[in-house]
Amino acid sequence: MLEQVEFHGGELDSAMYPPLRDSGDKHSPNSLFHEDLPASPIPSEGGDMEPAGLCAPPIPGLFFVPSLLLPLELADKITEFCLKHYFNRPGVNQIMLFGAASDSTPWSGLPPILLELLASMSVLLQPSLPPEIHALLFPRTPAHARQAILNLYHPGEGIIPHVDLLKRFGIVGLSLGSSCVMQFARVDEVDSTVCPKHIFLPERTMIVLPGDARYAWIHGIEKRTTDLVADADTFRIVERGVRLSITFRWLLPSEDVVGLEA
Ligand SMILES: O=C(O)CCC(=O)C(=O)O
Ligand SMILES: [Fe+2]
Repeated sequence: MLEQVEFHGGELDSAMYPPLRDSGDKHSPNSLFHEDLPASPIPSEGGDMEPAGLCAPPIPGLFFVPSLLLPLELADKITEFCLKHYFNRPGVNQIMLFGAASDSTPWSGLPPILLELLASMSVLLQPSLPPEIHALLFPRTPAHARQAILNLYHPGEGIIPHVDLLKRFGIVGLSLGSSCVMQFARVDEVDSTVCPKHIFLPERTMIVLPGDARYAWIHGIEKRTTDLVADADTFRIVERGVRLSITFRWLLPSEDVVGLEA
């Protein structure tokens, strides 16, 4: 079973993504976002750039190891496959794939290349993750349906700050093709002057969001063509290229039917 939902974002320019990626129809049945999304404190394009650190900021439950990279050959193969099969028409910037665990063909629904990716991520992340988090993300016997969300960003594009839908859990994301800076802010501080946290995600790195980082913080990516990165005592401006992100998450029971919002 392969179920695929595409979102068409209109013209390929910086004002794209009306359905989800920018103006964000938060009440769409297929919205990525938690319905009660708080207002964003994160400045849009043109605002001052805060430098992002190379290490994960202190956010409870966020796991990010900048030196842990998906092998280049696999990264290139996945990027090429996704661009060819899913992003082959103008205006498509987001794809959702669903895989259901079944007795006969475990993980059926996701293309083999994404299963290979999951297997590789499991091995790579194992030494860095607490065993219970690793077991949650990569169980031997999956009990839930898995969703993969593929987002394609051209330089100057981003995703509005959001909390992922609450009926998803076990979130792990991968950056391919380009780095970007992801911003986090506490849900209960979004209306204050508290600065959001910035984290630089180089290409081929993975980010894991269990616990507070996923439920009590919003995350987003500013619409920028460059990012400012703090590297020891110096700052670097890093140009963004075309970035493909792949985010896996589990669906709670009853959530594995597209178009139904419980
Ligand atoms: O592009 C990314 O890394 C983030 C994507 C995201 O936040 C999402 O799919 O919910
Ligand atoms: Fe998200």
